[in-house]
Amino acid sequence: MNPITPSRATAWWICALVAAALYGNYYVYDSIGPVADALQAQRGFSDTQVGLLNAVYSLPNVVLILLGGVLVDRFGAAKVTLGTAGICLLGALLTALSPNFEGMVAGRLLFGIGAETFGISTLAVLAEYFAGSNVAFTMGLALSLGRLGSYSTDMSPTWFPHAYAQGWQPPLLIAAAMAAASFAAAAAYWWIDRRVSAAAKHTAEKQAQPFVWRDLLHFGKAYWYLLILCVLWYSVILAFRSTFSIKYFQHVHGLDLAAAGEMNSYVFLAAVFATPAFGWLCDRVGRYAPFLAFGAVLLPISLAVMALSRSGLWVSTALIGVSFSLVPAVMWPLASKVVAPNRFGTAIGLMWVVQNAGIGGANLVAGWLNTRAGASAQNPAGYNDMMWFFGICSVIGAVFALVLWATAGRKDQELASRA
Ligand SMILES: C[C@H](NC(=O)[C@@H](N)CCCCN)C(=O)O
Repeated sequence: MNPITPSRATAWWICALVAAALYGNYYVYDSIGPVADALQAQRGFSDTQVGLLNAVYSLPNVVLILLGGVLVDRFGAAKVTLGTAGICLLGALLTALSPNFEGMVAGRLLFGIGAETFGISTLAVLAEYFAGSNVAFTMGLALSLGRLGSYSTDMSPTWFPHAYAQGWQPPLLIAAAMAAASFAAAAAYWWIDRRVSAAAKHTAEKQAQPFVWRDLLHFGKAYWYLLILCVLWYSVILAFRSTFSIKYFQHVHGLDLAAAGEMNSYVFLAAVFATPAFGWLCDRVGRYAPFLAFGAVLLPISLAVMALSRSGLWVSTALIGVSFSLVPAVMWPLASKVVAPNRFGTAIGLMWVVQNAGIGGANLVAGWLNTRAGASAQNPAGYNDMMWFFGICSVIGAVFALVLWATAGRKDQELASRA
């Protein structure tokens, strides 16, 4: 990844195309949840089988995503974005058209292999085109379209009732159509990027970079603090919000399923608007680490409010909403500032290897703690151990965010890196 300087209009076109590609990609990522019930009723899938359709997304990436990051540095973001968008499309088609469970698993596996590397390459595109300014704003914008994709999947039963009335397959064909749109946006970006590279005679600079194994772990301290925060923060937020929060709201706070789901979805909806706004703010003031630390500290506070107060669900949801918008809006632009441009892909790949393992591990630990304590509507106190576990992880993550701020994110350091 090398910073490049096309016209502003071209750079904004690239940003729009990358954001559109992410919308389709995140739509497909979340597309199993709304058809889970239909898959069980119509195809006889068990809970474990449905769970596996999502688990196979993460499992290979505990190893493969590092290779993906290296590929981005070696071959450039444009080729990798196009190639992985193609793999995601094949995966989405295989999932929707497979006559049997094994075929669907293969489809989700293929999608997972493509999607995480696609995520890295889209961040690399924006770091490349907006290195001088607006990097946090454009990454925030692209992520906000991604969150809108996730929100759209949750709303798809309301938006496409006829498709859902016909069974499990039409909704997955809609997801495949989203993957096709994502591929088309990636292809348009690749085509523009080729013209930009040719015009700017950057071809030689963007040719394959040799990969040196011994450089793999050679990053500064700031990068490692960021990696630890990434693992702990995403493990808590994704394991809690995507797996256990709805059940927790029902059993501990007495909400019904619809109200619990709605409460959960506000966090994603808030992120659609707040993520680019926070990114814009960071770019304007030229400060990143203090915002990151603030967002990271809000997570344990919101968990404490949620666990300790029976009536504070709105307050804790709002605090998590701010954290969920602020931390990603700052983390990825900051990563692009603390590592060399030609090692950005490898750096994010390494972060996501540990992140994928952390998210998987946090899901297992939280599930085990709930089972061990017999957590249920009749025994809401059984969720206490899980909340302690998430609370401790989020406090450690916040401590590393504060250490990052204190050691590498002071005003003079950040303003110097801006110049
Ligand atoms: C940019 C960041 N993405 C990740 O951390 C991915 N490893 C996992 C994304 C899963 C949903 N597609 C984010 O989305 O904040």
